[in-house]
Amino acid sequence: MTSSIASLGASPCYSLLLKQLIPSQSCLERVRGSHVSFLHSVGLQQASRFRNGVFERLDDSQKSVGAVGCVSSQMADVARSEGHGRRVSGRLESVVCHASRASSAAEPTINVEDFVEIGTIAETHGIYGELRVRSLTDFPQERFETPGTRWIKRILMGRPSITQVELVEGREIIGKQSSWLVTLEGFDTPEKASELQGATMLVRADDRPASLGEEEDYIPDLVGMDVIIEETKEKIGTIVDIHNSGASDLLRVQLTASKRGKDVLIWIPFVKDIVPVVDIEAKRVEIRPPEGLLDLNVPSEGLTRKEMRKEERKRKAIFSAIRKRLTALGQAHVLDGLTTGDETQRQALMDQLMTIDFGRLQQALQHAFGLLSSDSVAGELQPPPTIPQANWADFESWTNTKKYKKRPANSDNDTARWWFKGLQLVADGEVAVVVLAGGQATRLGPGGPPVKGMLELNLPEAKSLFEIQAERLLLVQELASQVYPEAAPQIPWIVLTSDATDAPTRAFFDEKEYFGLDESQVWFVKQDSLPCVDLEEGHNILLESPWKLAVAPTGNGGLFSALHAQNIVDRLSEEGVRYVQVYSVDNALVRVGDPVFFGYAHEKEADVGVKVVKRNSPDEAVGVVCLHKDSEENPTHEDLDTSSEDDSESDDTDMTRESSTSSYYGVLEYNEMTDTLRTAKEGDDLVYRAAHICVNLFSVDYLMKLANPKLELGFHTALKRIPFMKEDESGEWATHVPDQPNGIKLEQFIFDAFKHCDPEKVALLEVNRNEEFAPIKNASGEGIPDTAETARDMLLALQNRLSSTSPEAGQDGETNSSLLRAYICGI
Ligand SMILES: CC(=O)N[C@H]1[C@@H](OP(=O)(O)O)O[C@H](CO)[C@@H](O)[C@@H]1O
Repeated sequence: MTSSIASLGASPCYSLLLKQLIPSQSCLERVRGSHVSFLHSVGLQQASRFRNGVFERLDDSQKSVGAVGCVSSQMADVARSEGHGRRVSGRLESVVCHASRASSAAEPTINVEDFVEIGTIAETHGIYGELRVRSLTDFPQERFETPGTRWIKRILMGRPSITQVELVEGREIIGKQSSWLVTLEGFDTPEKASELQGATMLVRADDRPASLGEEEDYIPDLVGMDVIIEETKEKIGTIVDIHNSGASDLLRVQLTASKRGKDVLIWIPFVKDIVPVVDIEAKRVEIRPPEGLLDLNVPSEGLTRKEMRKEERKRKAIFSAIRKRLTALGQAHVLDGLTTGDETQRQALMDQLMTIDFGRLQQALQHAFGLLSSDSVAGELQPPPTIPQANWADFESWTNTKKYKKRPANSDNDTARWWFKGLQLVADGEVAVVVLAGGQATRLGPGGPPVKGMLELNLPEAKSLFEIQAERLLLVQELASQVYPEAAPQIPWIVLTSDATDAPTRAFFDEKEYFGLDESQVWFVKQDSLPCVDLEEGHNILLESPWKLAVAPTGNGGLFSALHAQNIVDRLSEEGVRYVQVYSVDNALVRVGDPVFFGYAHEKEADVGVKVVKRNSPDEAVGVVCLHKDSEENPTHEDLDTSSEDDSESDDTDMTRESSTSSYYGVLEYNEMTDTLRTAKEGDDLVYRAAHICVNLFSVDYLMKLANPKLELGFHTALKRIPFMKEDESGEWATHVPDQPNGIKLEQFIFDAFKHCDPEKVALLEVNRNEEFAPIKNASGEGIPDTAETARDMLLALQNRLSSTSPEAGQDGETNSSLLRAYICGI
């Protein structure tokens, strides 16, 4: 049968419906001509259905229903003539339910529920006030030709009104769609009759034809009935409505929630073959559904068919825009994979293409190459003025909390004062922490974990970086609640992930049960990725495979757009957070949630905090913090301050700015520093010696300001070795594993955000590198710096140094010294 249907030219989605609805080949033969024309006429644009007396345009999901209705209606006629059909007498005489009561001052109160609709009045006909009526009843002769009382429902002055009329006579007009011409008493001119155009004709519900046949059921009886599978006697749903499209009926059935997990409505043709039993007494129908019928209109993976089609259309539109864009950008080669491979592979490529912002890629490339060509580091640069130092040496005395807690602001020990102020901020829930963990850890080489934070350090008790950091967070929370016993702070820990690290990171946290933290305090935020490009002119996007673009996270500066895009800054602000510490996951000694840092920044009323250590050699792979004097066009903190000014004043402001320079803090990244700057010395010391250790702080107010699109960070180029695949001349795809940098990752750098802050509001803090900076950048090896081994050694060395001082036992009202020591050691 399927092939006969296909030969009728119906689309596959209609074929299934037809197959289910047409009970026999002979029926099929008889409906062939008409259903094809219907299906064509439904097309994709102009489907309509007749319901409640009006033609409604069908949306996509309803078209299949329209087809069911139509085909079903023709099939039902045929089936009936063959003895297969069911009839629902009065099924269209649906109870008036648009208004619960209708009354007017002149009329007695009438209960609309006492009526059923029998037709709609379309227009006047001829000069004697005849009215054309479209039937909504199975008894048109009786209703429109037999003289007697009828009722008219209209909306008068915005309210439903029901009036009694007398039918004088009526006759059927045979046409494409039958209708009746009726004459009503008192409406004998076209003008008078036209008052009734659009009205509904009613009869009293109790005026039910006595002639209901054995096979005929009444709509109010059907609605609410249980729908049972004949074979299994399983209840699958309830009839909620009956739909008619002329001469046949469809039961609208709501499937039981437990069966489908959701409110799902399906259509069941009301024909004897499919609904063999109608038991009015027991309020149930039994059905024999053809295979697949119950799955029609059932959402798949949470989407209804309509939603799925809508999604599909949207995808197509987006995809065609992507294709145009890629062609315009000279990157159409990334679409080559669509002509090869299997459906899943091609789909994967389409899915990926839809997630990439190619406009942003273009901007990033322009910015990055603009930056390279402008001698960005040649402007006026200065090392920062004297930087305060954190001194934890006398931390043992901090355990005497009474001394500091009362008047911490008066303490002349700076670090202790900052510590206590910071603890107070922690206790008051005013701080949060971000770990930058979106990097791909490529420098660690193969064989490492997929995510740097999962890297285990070979300590007496093996611990991953994430675990060490989580423990510090727990410790600082505990220390805060010891000093402020009424507080039980939970510092939000925001884990910045990327496409490359998100899934393994989440799985790791799950597996480790969040290291004892409360799950709700860990917020995963995924940053964007951008495609990697080659070094040739034109910068072609590199392909990891024909169906996958090589992409890389947008660098640690991607934090800001990710935080804003995911409303994290608003959330922090709503929760009362004022300061956020941001650090790179690869530092084994990082003091997570460091109260000293928070207290210091708070005291300085800073918007940006930057921890630095002394750079130990010209070759150390660290960025250096500098003060820039800049007159370039990029907006700085001064633009920020003026951006809110009135337009009328902006011209003057711009003129003033033209001749002025502004200073701001920035970091000269190690791979962008000239040799002269890198090696410049002042006596024995390096001139640029404030090494950026990627432990920074931002006020939430400042993060809010960074949401200004004018302040979006620019992009830098990171040259990398990126394995790729390429189609050779013979059309074969070959893998290339370069031994030299062959590609560019486009990255934003977190410290570029310092630029928009008034230098007065930037708080630099020098810390001891042996205590706070043990970066893990490289795979371990003889004489290789910054490895898991060197970091482990630093942790153990710190622990040894501290264990030479004996811990004090905690006393009432004092901080437990072992906790403080553990926090400082990190293990
Ligand atoms: C963009 C950025 O933040 N780069 C940081 C960051 O560089 P890496 O490329 O991740 O090693 O960590 C360094 C310290 O470990 C820091 O000195 C440098 O400035």
